[in-house]
Amino acid sequence: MTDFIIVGAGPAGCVLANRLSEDPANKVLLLEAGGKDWHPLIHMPAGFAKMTKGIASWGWSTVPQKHMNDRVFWYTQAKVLGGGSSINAQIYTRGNARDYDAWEHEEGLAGWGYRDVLPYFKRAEDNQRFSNDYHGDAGPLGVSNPIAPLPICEAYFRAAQQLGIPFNPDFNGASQEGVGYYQLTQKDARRSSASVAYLKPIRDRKNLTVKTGIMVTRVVVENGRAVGVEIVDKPGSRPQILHAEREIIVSSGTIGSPKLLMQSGIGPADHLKSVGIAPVHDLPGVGSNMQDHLDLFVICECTGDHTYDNYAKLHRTAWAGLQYLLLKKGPAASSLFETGGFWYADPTAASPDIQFHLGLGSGIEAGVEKLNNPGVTLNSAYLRPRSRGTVRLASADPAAMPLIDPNYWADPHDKAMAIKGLRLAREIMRQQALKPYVLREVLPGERLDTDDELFDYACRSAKTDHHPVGTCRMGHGEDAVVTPELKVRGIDALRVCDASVMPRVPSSNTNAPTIMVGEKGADIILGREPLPPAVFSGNRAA
Ligand SMILES: Cc1cc2nc3c(=O)[nH]c(=O)nc-3n(C[C@H](O)[C@H](O)[C@H](O)COP(=O)(O)OP(=O)(O)OC[C@H]3O[C@@H](n4cnc5c(N)ncnc54)[C@H](O)[C@@H]3O)c2cc1C
Repeated sequence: MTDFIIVGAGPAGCVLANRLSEDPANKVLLLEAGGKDWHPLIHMPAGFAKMTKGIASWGWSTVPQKHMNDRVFWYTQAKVLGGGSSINAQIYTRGNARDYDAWEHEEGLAGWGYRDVLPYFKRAEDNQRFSNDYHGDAGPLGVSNPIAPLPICEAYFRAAQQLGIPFNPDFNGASQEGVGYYQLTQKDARRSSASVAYLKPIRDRKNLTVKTGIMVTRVVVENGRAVGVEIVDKPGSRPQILHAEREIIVSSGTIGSPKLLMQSGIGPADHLKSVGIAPVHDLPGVGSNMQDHLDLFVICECTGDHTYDNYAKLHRTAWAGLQYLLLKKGPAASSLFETGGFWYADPTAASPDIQFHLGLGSGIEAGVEKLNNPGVTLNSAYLRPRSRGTVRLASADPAAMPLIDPNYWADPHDKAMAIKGLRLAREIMRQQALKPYVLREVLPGERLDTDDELFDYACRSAKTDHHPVGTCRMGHGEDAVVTPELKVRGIDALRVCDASVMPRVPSSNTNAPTIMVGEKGADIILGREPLPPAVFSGNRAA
């Protein structure tokens, strides 16, 4: 009999599958709706450029965004072994220490403060450069510096410094602010997804079964206890029930987890009835509190061949492929967004509230107008949005696309800060240090300058940064979905463990924070003592 069923093999699901099956006495079943991560573009860093266009994803989009001229946003979410960690841009950031201290002190989540979670970030990490108070080098997850940066990246650093933004060699160290190279979830020039890092090395464990192509359609609850899951292995085939002796753990992501709970009758009762689902447990917070980062961008035409755009030409693609296969170097070893930084839209903010991603091409993700020369992109995202959105069901049919509403810019503060961030990105690109590389601004374009013009531009072109969190919020009170121990409130033997439990989005990308949640969640589920809180060398008694 299976002890634990984990639904969803994203970063959190993979970590849990590994950690829970470390003890051979625990029988673990990991179920993933998507396929295996066989596609070569998943493993080659530059393959990311193709990922947001549909490989290994659900093909979802948002509902019209009513505070952004009713625009419908394409909303890539992974459907593959490794989840988002198999298709993301591989940027390894954790956010600011203050983010987790706010979880602890403002959300009341004892045990989730920075000093409590740092040991779990370190336990996950196999850092190829750092081994210190902030970084581990003995974990499963490969974390490395970029292999193929270009001279324009260094010019970007100097440009930022000309504006007073310092260089920072490690955004995950003592200080987050400044510009620099990101570290990446890569090892030996290959993506270190959660599947590669956490599942591949243990594929011979007899007590772990990993099944792909299995869509879980419902958690089965009997007398207030989760006893199993209903699955469909082929569209149209008859559902089967799989039972678990100890627990069901939902790790289906910020969209997938509330969707599955609601399909199971766990969620806001009125909404469930409105789509024809009989409520099993009225839990109003399920699917609420959705937060996401929104990217606005500046695209410039370069003075010459300074980025990777020309590698879209067939003969250069072939050469890049060869270089990668033979030498593990060159453009194909670049994840294209390897440079960036953190700074302030609100100069009085306690920690950076804007994140930059420098893209070594024009419209790597979106497909922008053809330029004569290669282009370069600087994204900026406001990091602590006040707007809150929802995930709801469109119908009782598990195959139906959910209603995803990030509700971008419902709070005008987010819009004001985002436009300030866009102006800052634009300023960086205009600095002297970038003049040898940058010919002209293409987007938004010099002629657009008022806040209204930039708002219209943003409504036309902004995109998700792919960082949704919060829809199964961990916390206290009526609206919380899970307790600080990740237990679904009101149902026994059921937990949620993934990005959806984060009460507030960290001020960064969200893969490393999700892996941390998986690592800490595993100890909680197994009833182990938490790792001792971090003590920094400087604070240690002599
Ligand atoms: C295109 C893209 C780029 C990104 N770039 C970065 C980046 O560079 N750096 C970074 O830190 N973060 C990045 N992120 C965000 C990061 O990858 C996510 O925060 C992270 O993957 C969230 O992990 P998760 O475990 O919560 O869920 P997910 O990664 O969404 O995984 C959930 C898994 O559950 C499966 N599932 C869902 N429902 C069911 C069901 N009913 N039955 C069975 N299986 C189910 C899904 O198929 C999926 O594989 C990016 C995300 C995307 C999509």
